[in-house]
Amino acid sequence: MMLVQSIPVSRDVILGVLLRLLAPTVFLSSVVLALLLVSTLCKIPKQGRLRAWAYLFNGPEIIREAYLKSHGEPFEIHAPDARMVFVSSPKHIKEIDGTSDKVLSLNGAAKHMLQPLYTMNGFNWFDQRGVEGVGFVRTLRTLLTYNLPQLLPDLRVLTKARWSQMLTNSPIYAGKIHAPVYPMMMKMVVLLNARSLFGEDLIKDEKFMHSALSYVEETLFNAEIVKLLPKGLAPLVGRLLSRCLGAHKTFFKSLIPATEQRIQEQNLRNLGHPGPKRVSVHEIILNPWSAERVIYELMAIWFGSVHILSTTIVYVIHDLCFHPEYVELLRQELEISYENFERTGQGLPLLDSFIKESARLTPVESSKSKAPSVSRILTNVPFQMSVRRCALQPCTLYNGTQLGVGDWTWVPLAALNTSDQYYPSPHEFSGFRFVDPAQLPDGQQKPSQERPSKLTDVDHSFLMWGTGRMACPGRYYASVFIKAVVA
Ligand code: HEM
Repeated sequence: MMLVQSIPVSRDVILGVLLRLLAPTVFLSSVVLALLLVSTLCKIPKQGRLRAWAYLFNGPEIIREAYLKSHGEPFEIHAPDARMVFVSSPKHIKEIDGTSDKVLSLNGAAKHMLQPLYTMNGFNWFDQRGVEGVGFVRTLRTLLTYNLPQLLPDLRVLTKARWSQMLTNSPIYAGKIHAPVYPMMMKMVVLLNARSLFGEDLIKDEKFMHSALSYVEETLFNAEIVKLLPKGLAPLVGRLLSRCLGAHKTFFKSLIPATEQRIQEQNLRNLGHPGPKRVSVHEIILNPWSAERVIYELMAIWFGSVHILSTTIVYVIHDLCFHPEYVELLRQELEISYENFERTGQGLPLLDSFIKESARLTPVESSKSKAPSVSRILTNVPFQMSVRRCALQPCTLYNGTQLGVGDWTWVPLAALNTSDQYYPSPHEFSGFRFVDPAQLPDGQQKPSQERPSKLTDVDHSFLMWGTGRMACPGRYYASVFIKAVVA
């Protein structure tokens, strides 16, 4: 039985703490607002400036309204720092997917969001995809998916141990454990994702694990500031921030010995000498790069996966709390089928559908993320959308909409996910909406969707994973990962 200790705290102490927390937040918000103002003056035409600032405070609603008025045609919205063209019809989404990466680039968009030159130990990746190969796509989509059954037992053991440790350390009020779900889930995802990406030896290294989490937080912070700066100022501030926020350097350096060791082991194996058998992305991504290149790739995958996985899982847990009527049915499915899921990496159709419904109604790309990022909170820029591409060259969509260099294309994810064109009763949470009727438990209503579908399916009505050629190659891993943690 845990006891709750009450510590007497004076008003001055509380005020002091509040001030210490408020001061940097107010300072940071002012800096970001000032940068946004400069950015608006430089980039947005005079007549659109007021509306661009309205977007700061009411972005999701502005996108939804414009989507409803658009009748499937592309529409544009100005944010304070960018012009965005939204496409929503299958025909236009296909057009974006089919446009050359030299013109509309996902890499260019990711580079803008991450600012790797200042956040990834000086890595200056190419705007255009595939210049140095797309080996990581095969690594994640095929090899990692194939190896999932070997990872899953470890993920189960680690989840159970870390979860009970975190609950034991949480306070109890009125007989109930009070546990802050987001920070707990972040810690959990960092541990499990590090196990999958870097292997079982590195997760025991505390310094490494600490830098792995700090790297994600500091990158968000640094990149958000740098990307708002005028071109002339960005390198100066970027380098300064890069020096002050040094987790990326520690993270990079800690990965060097382990990567070199793995490359050596692989060379020996190629010569016919048996070596230790490990399973992680770190092993399977080695070919054909140098140690340095492998680490950059791992850093990008790590950054791209930690936050999105933890946020998605937190929303699933919220939905389990909001809709407790599903808990017993999901528990029954887990009791009967978890072993098979762990052996094959497949199955659990009820949980699959529940997660998909949760992601449909609270898509991460459209949610008010709790990540420490001031301009995210201020601008909503990465919210409400998917399939982001940055125009590297001017281009004209086939309906005549023009894009200039630096403009963005997006898909209005949240608006599509709640469109009655694709979803009957679109705003209603229906946990088993996507289940094949043959797999529904007795007494359950027939699902409202006409066709059953899986969480990992990519479709123009469900763009959680993006679209076409560049649809998320980590989605099979992500889906299994989320199921393992929620289970
Ligand atoms: C809930 C979790 C996740 C979501 C919602 C998600 C979503 C996305 C989206 C929307 C894209 C862009 C596709 C496009 O624009 O057409 C993408 C790309 C990508 N994702 Fe994920 N992702 C998730 C988890 C992961 C994980 C766990 C990994 C790796 C382990 C990963 C690796 C990647 C990579 C490497 C790309 C770039 C693909 C390319 O350049 O071809 N993602 N993801």
